[in-house]
Amino acid sequence: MTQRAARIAPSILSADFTRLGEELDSIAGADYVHYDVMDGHFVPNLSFGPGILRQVKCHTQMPVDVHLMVEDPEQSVGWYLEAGADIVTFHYEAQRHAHRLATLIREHGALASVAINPGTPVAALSSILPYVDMVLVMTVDPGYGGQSFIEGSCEKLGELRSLCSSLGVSPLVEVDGGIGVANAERVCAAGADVLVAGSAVFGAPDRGVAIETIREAGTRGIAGRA
Ligand SMILES: O=C(CO)[C@@H](O)[C@H](O)COP(=O)(O)O
Ligand SMILES: [Co+2]
Repeated sequence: MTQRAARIAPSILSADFTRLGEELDSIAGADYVHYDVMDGHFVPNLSFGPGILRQVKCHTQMPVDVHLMVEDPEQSVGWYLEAGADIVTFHYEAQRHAHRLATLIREHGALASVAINPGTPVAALSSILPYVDMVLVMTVDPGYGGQSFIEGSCEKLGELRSLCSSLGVSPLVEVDGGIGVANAERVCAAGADVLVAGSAVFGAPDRGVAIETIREAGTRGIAGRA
């Protein structure tokens, strides 16, 4: 049987924006580019919008995973789909019509993904799980890069696995916040498939080595799943 490898999604929130092209080149060994959109309302910070996404898409062949940390994602999701998002993640806490939103994302040919904050129980996802391709479990409160991983997140990943198997669905599971080589193996053992890493990749002297080291640790976790 072929071993399933953990997938790595460096968050360019931690990149040097004055050299974004070179920064994207430095993560060419990753699986996705993670693009954090922050509106100053859903989270207390502002980042970038669809204009920069269009430029990122022109520069890289890597699929772009757009993480919408915005109020009322129904209003702005079209901008990111038009700009070429490959995966669109909306927050369960921010939307009003999850099924309609996930369907719209899929109709545009992108993968639909739903995120939950650390304070939101996994059970909240039960009715939307059959309509999404990925679930993002936040392992920090969203808003900033460089925060510490919230212990207890692994338990939540276990609950998500049980809920998915009881519903007969198998979305990809992504974790985001404080992820690095120190915890990649255990989050993957608990159920994560895709690891977002901002400071652990962009803060490393060699991004290629950092990506490979985190991937190897995550892949060991996937192999060791109960
Ligand atoms: O969505 C977010 C933060 O809200 C993340 O994607 C961070 O940008 C990840 O950064 P690190 O915690 O890995 O430094
Ligand atoms: Co993110």
